[in-house]
Amino acid sequence: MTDHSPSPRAFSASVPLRGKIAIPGDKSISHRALMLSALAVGTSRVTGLLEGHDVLATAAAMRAMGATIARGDKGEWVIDGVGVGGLLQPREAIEMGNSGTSTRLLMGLVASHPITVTFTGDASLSGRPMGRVIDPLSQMGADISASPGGRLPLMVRGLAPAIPLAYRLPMASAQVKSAVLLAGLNTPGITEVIEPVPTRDHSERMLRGFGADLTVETDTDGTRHIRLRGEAELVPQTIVVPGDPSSAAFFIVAALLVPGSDVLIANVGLNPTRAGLVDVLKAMGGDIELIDARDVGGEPVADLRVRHSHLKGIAVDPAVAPSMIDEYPILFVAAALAEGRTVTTGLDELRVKESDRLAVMATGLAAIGARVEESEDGLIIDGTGGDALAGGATVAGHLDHRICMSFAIAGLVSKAAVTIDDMAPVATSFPNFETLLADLQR
Ligand SMILES: O=C(O)C1=C[C@@H](OP(=O)(O)O)[C@@H](O)[C@H](O)C1
Ligand SMILES: C=C(OP(=O)(O)O)C(=O)O
Repeated sequence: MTDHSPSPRAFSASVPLRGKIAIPGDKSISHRALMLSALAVGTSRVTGLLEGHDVLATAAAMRAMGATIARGDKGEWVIDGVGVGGLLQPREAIEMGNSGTSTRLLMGLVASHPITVTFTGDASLSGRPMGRVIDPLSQMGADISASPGGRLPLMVRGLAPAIPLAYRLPMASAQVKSAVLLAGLNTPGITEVIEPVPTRDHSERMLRGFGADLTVETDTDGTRHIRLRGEAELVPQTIVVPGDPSSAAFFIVAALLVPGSDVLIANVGLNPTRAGLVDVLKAMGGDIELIDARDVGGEPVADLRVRHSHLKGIAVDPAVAPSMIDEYPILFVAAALAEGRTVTTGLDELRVKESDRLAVMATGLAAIGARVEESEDGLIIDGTGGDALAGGATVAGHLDHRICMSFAIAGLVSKAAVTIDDMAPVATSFPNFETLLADLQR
């Protein structure tokens, strides 16, 4: 979020949530659809694109580097690509707003093109570590000068041809994996990412869909070797973007927590590398039914029927973390109303998102009466067993959409209203969040 006047909002005890809603497009897939379409030779078409600020920042960046991107009246996006190797020198710095995915993936693209790009961002993004992509991209030959601590603003001077790399991911990050693979598109030879812990695989799926020569080999211990042959030629595609499970998460938990609720959430992406929350909530006793499981644009999708449930606390296996990494803030809200103790571990990555999501959730939950303890890499929460939280506090959203939406849902199950100091960040990933909530309260 760039400079804006804050939009505080209060959320209070809700009537039962009922009815059917459709979730907007997946943010991760939307970013990749725009980037790969902009690199194909010819015209691609994308429907269901998430029209949130983060994705619009990606669209603006690809335009600044030469792609033609237009939205048709029926919500179909039409993209004329420049071809791999064809990105143009943008005239000015590229403003990435709040979006870590845009920044890190685009740094990868620029790294192997003969252009120099300065990336800027809002206060939240400017505090996030970029060293994790600077390291491999520098090894491929890009010259990157960053602000202290490897932060934005930073400048990437690409090298073409770049040097192919075999890179073992030091942390479970789909953004780092994707940055290296995208740099590999315009790099002659094989670029390899070695992934000890699987993360979301939308880049791999979509690169293959666009005709790239990409293979995945899995060792007996589960380590994945992703190999991409450059220089790639991408063929334009027609893409249907499924609904975002990370957005659906807020309404799944809301329906489980608000007594009397019975909600149908249509078109939810359930790629196994993203579906961890549904499994964890089911293990806690959540009544979540998958209806009409199908395939949309190469991604598994289903409608979810979710009914109010008595949740029980559990110890969440840290191995599932990458498959629900953005869903922990709302899981913590579910845990605050479950019966007994929920223990989460292995969540160091949550400290480097739009905010330090462990610290911010612990502080906010305590302020509205939850019993929560912060450890180095997780939260320990003793739930109410279904009773409403006290509420009655103002919580800081810290320019973090997921924090804002999590506390909005907490407000629905609190005795006194929960006020979020600024809901504006929600527009980065879920512009119609409040409209859909109102639809379910009618
Ligand atoms: O690749 C992606 O689209 C994303 C990867 C994840 O980040 P990390 O790679 O930092 O884990 C996730 O938190 C983010 O919302 C989107
Ligand atoms: C971490 C997130 O996004 P990004 O890294 O793209 O800012 C998120 O959406 O929760």
